[in-house]
Amino acid sequence: MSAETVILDGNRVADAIKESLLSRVANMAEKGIVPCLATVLVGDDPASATYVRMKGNACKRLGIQSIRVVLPEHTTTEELIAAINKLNDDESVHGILLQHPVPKQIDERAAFEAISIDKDVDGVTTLGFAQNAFGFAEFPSCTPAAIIAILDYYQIPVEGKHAVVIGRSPILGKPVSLMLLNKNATVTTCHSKTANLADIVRLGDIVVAAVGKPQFVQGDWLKSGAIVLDAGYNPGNIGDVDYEACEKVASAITPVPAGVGPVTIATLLKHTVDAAEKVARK
Ligand SMILES: Nc1nc2c(c(=O)[nH]1)N[C@@H](CN(C=O)c1ccc(C(=O)N[C@@H](CCC(=O)O)C(=O)O)cc1)CN2
Repeated sequence: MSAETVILDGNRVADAIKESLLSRVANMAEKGIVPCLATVLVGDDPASATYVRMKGNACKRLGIQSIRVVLPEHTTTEELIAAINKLNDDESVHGILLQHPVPKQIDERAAFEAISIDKDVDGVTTLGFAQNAFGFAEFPSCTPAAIIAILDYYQIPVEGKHAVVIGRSPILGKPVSLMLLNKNATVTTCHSKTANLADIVRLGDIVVAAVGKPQFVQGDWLKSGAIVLDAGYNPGNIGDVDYEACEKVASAITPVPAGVGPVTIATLLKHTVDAAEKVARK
């Protein structure tokens, strides 16, 4: 590790976010309101089951209620939408999270669209995405918002910087590209058809890896001193970045685990509390 490389500690950022929620949850409890997150898990993917369990446990530690809806692998789109509609109609539920990915037979987009905008704490609906694009989303997607929270926490300047985002998924690469653009970065979004990927990544002052391929980003793809944010969550807790090689070149880098992941969960809790407070104000 070069002496100057800052390890961007996601647990520290997550703890700060969760700490800020304690008094807000307590204030609502005095009024008899308990923020409530409903997670919906479809199928048998063990990693997804782990992430949903982690979200439920994080809620519990903060005094947020969580409802876990688990549907079988063979669930149809219609059955999933019916389950989501039930949660939309349940006044005790403030936020709904449909765990991605869902089994192949399901139209994931249609299921995401079924989530009521007031409860879309994961920023997955078209309206939520569009609000994020214009820079006024109440609930931007949690992993992109976590990446921005890490940059903010460590006071890393974004304005005027060249941010290279590798990946264009609807809940990660695209929204984080827009969020960086809204912070006045010059943004290049790369994807599977991008030519000369390494040359483009080398232009990045900030590099966001959101590609879903373990240890994909190589150290010699980076400009010296680049800020590297690894949003990968591959099996075995392996990120999208070759960490050992990249930390030698980067000026700051998120590890996996303990980087973007814990901040994603803290952000989800924050959005759930925001949604509950909004209902309480009505
Ligand atoms: N609807 C959504 N689905 C998915 C999202 C999402 O934001 N919304 N993101 C990913 C996975 N994910 C949350 O669901 C997620 C992955 C990893 C972590 C995390 O904290 N990982 C830990 C290590 C895990 C462990 O100890 O086993 C870490 O990085 O320190 C949080 C959230 C896919 N689906």
